[in-house]
Amino acid sequence: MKAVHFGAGNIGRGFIGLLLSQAGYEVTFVDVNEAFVSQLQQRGEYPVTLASEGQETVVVRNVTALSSVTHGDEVAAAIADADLVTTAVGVSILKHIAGAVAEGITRRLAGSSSPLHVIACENAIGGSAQLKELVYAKLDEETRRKADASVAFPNAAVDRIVPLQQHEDILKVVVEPFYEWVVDASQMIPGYKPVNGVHYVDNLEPYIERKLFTVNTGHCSAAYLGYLKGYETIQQAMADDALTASVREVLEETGAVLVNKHGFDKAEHGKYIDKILERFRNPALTDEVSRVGRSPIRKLSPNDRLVSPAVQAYEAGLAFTALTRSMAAALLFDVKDDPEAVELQASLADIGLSEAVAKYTGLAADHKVHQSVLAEYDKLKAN
Ligand SMILES: NC(=O)c1ccc[n+]([C@@H]2O[C@H](COP(=O)([O-])OP(=O)(O)OC[C@H]3O[C@@H](n4cnc5c(N)ncnc54)[C@H](O)[C@@H]3O)[C@@H](O)[C@H]2O)c1
Ligand SMILES: O=P(O)(O)OC[C@@H](O)[C@@H](O)[C@H](O)[C@H](O)CO
Repeated sequence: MKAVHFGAGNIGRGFIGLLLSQAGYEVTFVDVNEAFVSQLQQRGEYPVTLASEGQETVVVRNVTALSSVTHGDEVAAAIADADLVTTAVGVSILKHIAGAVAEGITRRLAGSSSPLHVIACENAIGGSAQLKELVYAKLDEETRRKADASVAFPNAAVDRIVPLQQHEDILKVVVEPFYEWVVDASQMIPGYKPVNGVHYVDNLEPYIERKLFTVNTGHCSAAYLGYLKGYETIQQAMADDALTASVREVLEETGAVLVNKHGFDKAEHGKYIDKILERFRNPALTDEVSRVGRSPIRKLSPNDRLVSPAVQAYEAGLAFTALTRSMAAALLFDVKDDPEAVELQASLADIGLSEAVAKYTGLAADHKVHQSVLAEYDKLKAN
C-alpha cells in the first residue's frame, strides 16, 4: 500500500507518517524543505520519541520523500500510483498544493479507476472539503466527473501535540504519547480498507468540534494569555494557577456548547477537559507559546476555535465572556516573526479595534460577541 503525504513537518513525521508506516504503507513525503527531503531520501527512516517517562523511541521505516518544488513530475506519478494522499501543511497552504494533487489525480484517472482517498489532516473544520474545492477548480469537467466516481476527500480530525523540534538529527521528532485520528466514514469510498489506528465515524462533526473547541481553543487561550504574562512556553503558562483557571473557564464555555449541541455526557466531557489540561502540562514537552498562538488571523476567523464556539454559545443563550477574553488576548499577540500577528497589529493601528474585529471575525459592530471582545480588550489593556 502506498501513501503520499504532503508536509514532512512536526505532525507529518510525528504522527501521520508514523501511523501510516506502522499500518503497512510505503510513505512518500512531499515537502518544500529540501533538507527534510534529502535526509528522508538518503536514510529512508527517522526516529520518533515519545514524551513520556520511558522516552521510548520508534524508528519509522519505509519512507522516502520528494520535493514539491523540483520533483513535480515524480509527485504526480506517485499520486497516480497511491492508495492514499494525506496532508499536514497548514490549512492556508492547501491552495499551494492543490495543483500538484490535481495533476496527480489527472494522471491517475487517465489510466486507472482504483479508489483514492485524499485526507487533509489540518486543524480546521472541513479541511478535506476545502482541499477538494481547490483541487476540483484545477480539473477539467471530464476529469471531475471521473474523480467523482473514484476519488474521495473525507474530512478528518487529528490530535497529537507535536511541538517545534530542535535536535541535532533534523528528522527526529518528540511527540506526546496521546493520539487520535478520526475520519468521516460516510465520505469514504464503499468497500474501503480501514487504516490501522484510524477511527472511522459516521458523523464527524461532534468529533472535530470537540477536538478543535477543546484542545485547540484551550491551547490558544493558554498561549495568548500566557504571552501577555510573559511566559515563553505552554508548560510555564500552565504552571500559573490563575492562568489555568482562565483556560478552564474557556473550556467550560465551549463544553456547555458541545454538551448542548451534541448531547455529550456532561461528566464525561468534564473528564475530557481534565485530560486535555493535563496534556498541556506534560513536563516532558517544551511547547512554545509562539507556536501554539501562531497565525492569530486564522485562529480568529469565523469558523475557527474562538469565534465559532463563542457565536454558538451566544445563539444558545450560554456564556461566552471567557472566549471573548481569549479573542481579545489574540488581538494583543504581538509576535514579530509571525506574519499574521504583524498583519493584525498593522490593521489594528490602521483601522482601529472595532473595524479590525469585524474584518477578521466576521462579526458586525452591533453583534454582542463583537462588543464583548472590545470590553475584554479594554480590560486586558488596563492590566
Ligand atoms: N503540531 C501539532 O501539534 C499539530 C497537531 C494536529 C494538527 N496539526 C496541524 O497540522 C498541520 C501542520 O502542522 P505542523 O505543526 O506539522 O507544522 P510544520 O510547520 O511543522 O509542518 C508543515 C510542513 O509543511 C511543509 N510545507 C509548507 N508548504 C508546503 C508545500 N507547498 N508543499 C509541501 N510541503 C509544504 C513545511 O515545509 C513543513 O515541513 C497544521 O494544519 C496544524 O494545524 C498540528
Ligand atoms: O496547529 P495550529 O496552529 O492550528 O494550533 C496550534 C496547536 O494548538 C496545535 O498544533 C495542537 O498542538 C494540536 O492541534 C494538538 O492536536
